[in-house]
Amino acid sequence: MAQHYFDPDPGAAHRPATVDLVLADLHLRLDTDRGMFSPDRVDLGTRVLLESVPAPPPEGRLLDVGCGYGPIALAMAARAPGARVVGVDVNRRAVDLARHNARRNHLANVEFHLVDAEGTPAGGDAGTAGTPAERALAGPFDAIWSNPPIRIGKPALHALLRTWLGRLAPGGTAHLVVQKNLGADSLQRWLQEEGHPAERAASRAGFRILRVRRP
Ligand SMILES: C[S@@+](CC[C@H](N)C(=O)[O-])C[C@H]1O[C@@H](n2cnc3c(N)ncnc32)[C@H](O)[C@@H]1O
Repeated sequence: MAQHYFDPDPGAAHRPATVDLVLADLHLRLDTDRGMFSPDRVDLGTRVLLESVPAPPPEGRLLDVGCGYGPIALAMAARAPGARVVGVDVNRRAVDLARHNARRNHLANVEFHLVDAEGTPAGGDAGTAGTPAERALAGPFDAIWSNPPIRIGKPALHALLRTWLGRLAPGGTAHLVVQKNLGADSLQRWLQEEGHPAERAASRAGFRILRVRRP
């Protein structure tokens, strides 16, 4: 059966690697593995996002949807040491590595959670009401940064965005990076139709950065 980077339990044989995320203001070393998104280098779209977004609210509650091995959430945590950052993903191997990468880079203001497609805790936290994981995931979030999983298909992507954009705090802002030829403009139109005011904040190297503000 074909393996996808968004499988909950990737069966791919392990191939540990280390990648560097080097930006003007930070340098993180990140361990990766097969069975997750972009394990051989930090994805170009992720770089474009991190080079384009304004600084996160310094003491905010921040979210990375589809965190993979953690580059976006960890960059948020490094840029806003007073903030509390949450990263979520459906891929167990990726979430385990994101937790490891937080320790590796001495970032204590970030936590990673395995979730299901409905945005509720999965794995060890599943089905337990009122857990710290449930509280962490409930938001509301002052900022969301995401390189969302376009390849899961439109219905699943729309459900994911409805769930997590619904947890944006009043006045909060989301920045999403989407490849132009993977439907960035039609996603922007869909967001507007859904009542999420979305604008193009940047466009570079074939990627759009969509900004959604919650009034
Ligand atoms: C394009 S990748 C980005 C990964 C990482 N943020 C990065 O920049 O390298 C999208 C991620 O979304 C995850 N994903 C897929 N469906 C999801 C869902 N319903 N909820 C949360 N994450 C999901 C995938 O497992 C994958 O790690």
